[in-house]
Amino acid sequence: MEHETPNYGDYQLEVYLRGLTGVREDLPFTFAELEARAHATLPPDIVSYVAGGAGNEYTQNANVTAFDRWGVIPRMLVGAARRDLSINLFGMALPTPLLLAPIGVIGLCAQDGHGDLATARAAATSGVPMIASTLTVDPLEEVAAQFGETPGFFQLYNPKDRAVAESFVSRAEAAGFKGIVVTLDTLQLGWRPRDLKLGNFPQLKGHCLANYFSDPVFRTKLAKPPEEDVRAAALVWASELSDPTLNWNDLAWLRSLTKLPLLLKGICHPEDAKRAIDGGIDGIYCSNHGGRQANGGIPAIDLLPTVVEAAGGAPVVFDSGVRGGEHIVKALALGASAVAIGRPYAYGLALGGEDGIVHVLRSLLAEADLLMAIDGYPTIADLNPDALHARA
Ligand SMILES: Cc1cc2nc3c(=O)[nH]c(=O)nc-3n(C[C@H](O)[C@H](O)[C@H](O)COP(=O)(O)O)c2cc1C
Ligand SMILES: CCCCCCC(=O)C(=O)O
Repeated sequence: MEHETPNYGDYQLEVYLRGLTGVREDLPFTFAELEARAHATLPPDIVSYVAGGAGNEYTQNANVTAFDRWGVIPRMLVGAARRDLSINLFGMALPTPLLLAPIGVIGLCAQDGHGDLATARAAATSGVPMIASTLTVDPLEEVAAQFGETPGFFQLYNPKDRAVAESFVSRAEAAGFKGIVVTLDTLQLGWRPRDLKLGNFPQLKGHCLANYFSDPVFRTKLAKPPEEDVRAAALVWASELSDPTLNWNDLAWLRSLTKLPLLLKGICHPEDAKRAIDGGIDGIYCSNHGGRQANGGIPAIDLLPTVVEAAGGAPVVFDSGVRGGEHIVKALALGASAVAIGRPYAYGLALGGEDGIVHVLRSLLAEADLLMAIDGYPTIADLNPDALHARA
């Protein structure tokens, strides 16, 4: 069988031979080191914003440790010398099962403040699609212009004014985004003690909301343009960003926003997944927002299998707690069609800009690929719940 994708595990040899291959020596190989070094590099308010979760961060931490309940069962002599990590998502051939989760104002993790553009360039280099947040620092058109051949997705926070939502989606379509993700778990901001302690939420300063402020329909709501009164514009943004009354009766309207593949993010209950698919939504994004929104919840990975079953074959993207290659393999085995990476790439950006993100992605893919090689699961189709052993 011809395999078109490379063995991502080959990054291991490139790293060992870094004197010859030019791989950067200053970038870490574990999430623990990545996080510690990024926290030492970033300003305290950005650390608090990126690292923080809701409440005492029980759910945020459990998202990660819940993966330990599962072990990949090794199979021998199955012929796993070559692996194929490619997937097809909504008719798009992608070289890997990874996506870059939407991270609002991730631009601020880059030294020049334009980390959205660096992320989009990393997406182009690695073939891993970026899901650009509504809250990119740079206008979505400038972000999309960096994607090259890699498709991009646009994530919508549904504003109170439907005309603003329609404006964002039509701008995203015109800019060439290939799918729309509507986030449902953030109709209101969660209780985030780290940010509360610092009295800090970066968006409220307004200087990082250029995408929002570039929207022609949003601008009609402002007494003065943001260039003249950024603080007042940020307060209008805060009161308009999200419509907390959004409900299932609005599903038909959400569907009418676009003919592009449409996903709902934040779905963790099988009945919600079924209702969405029955209502014409194309895909489910199973996530608890990395534990940033509701504390005390169940780890997202524990809810993935029933969501996949209820989705009835529609694609299910998963995120929350993915920190290593083993987590990617386990999420795929539990039925995810694609796995999105959140905080790890924000930290890669902080440490190494575009190179840092590419390094994080290549490391995660190498670890996943080598696990599939060593444990005898050469393709994603080979990964299913039978590949996993659940500890009691
Ligand atoms: C700093 C930060 C900002 C985020 N901003 C958004 C956003 O704008 N839109 C969105 O849908 N999700 C947002 N998320 C949630 C991520 O898309 C994703 O669900 C989460 O990061 C996954 O958890 P993990 O980072 O612990 O793996 C954000 C997450 C972080 C860490
Ligand atoms: C009212 C919603 C603000 C969300 C800001 C970005 C985000 O999603 C986050 O987790 O932070």
